[in-house]
Amino acid sequence: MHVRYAQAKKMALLESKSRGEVRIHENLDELSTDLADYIAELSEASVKERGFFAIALSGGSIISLMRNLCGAPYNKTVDWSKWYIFWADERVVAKNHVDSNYKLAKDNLLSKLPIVPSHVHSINDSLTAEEAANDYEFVIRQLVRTRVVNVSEVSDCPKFDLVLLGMGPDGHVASLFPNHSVLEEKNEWVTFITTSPKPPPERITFTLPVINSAANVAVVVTGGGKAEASRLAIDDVGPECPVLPARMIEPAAGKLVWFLDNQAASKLKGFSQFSM
Ligand SMILES: O=C(O)[C@H](O)[C@@H](O)[C@H](O)[C@H](O)COP(=O)(O)O
Repeated sequence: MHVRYAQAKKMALLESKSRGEVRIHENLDELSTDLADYIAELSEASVKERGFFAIALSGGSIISLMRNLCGAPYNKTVDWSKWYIFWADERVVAKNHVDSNYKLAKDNLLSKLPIVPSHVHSINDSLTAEEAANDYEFVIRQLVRTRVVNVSEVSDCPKFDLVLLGMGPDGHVASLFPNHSVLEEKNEWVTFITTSPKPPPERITFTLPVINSAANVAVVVTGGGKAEASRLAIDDVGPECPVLPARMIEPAAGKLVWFLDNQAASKLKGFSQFSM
């Protein structure tokens, strides 16, 4: 892996041909600053190119790490009216339930941004997991038809401008868990599971083909508890590497960027080459 430093942003960059760009930050504040910059830049480019910015969120700490978007300069410089919000995965619970990814994003992020309410595409919480997955796919299909969501040139899939993912210590991303049959789903855009190893058990999730058709995928990973999973997901670990969902993220025609803090990056091969 090639290592270089971006002093202005107080981070180190590792670049790997197959695993994308790895941005390592001194602390969570630096990571949040860089993440907001990155999202705002993608939003600007996407609105300029297509007139829309279709972004898929996840649950977990990623929402609070996006907090800088709520303040200056982004509150003035980002064209929020062109944002369309989706979820890469969602727990099948009521929207006002404490476990809802929608509620997490709404309370901590979306309610503080001037996003058009009809542009926020949360799942229908009155349906079963299977119905909710089908319904969500239908909604996305309508928006692909009108090109609010772009279409992939390399697959029969939507091409989200940005899919934002967290990663669990087991290497799961969205609701794609290790050793789960959900990883085999190749036909659906959105699928469901009722046996999530992490509660709650019922979830809907983008499938791997959809995530890998995105124009940009960012995986945000923090904390020492994820150092080993980060190593397995990013480093060249050879044939003995266990099947890790995060390692299966390989955008076919898009760009993959990892946002790590020092602790999550501590076991990466390139990490020892610099100290921040
Ligand atoms: O649905 C879920 O259970 C969570 O959304 C989960 O997938 C989360 O994104 C990762 O576990 C990373 O979470 P943290 O960044 O909070 O560790």
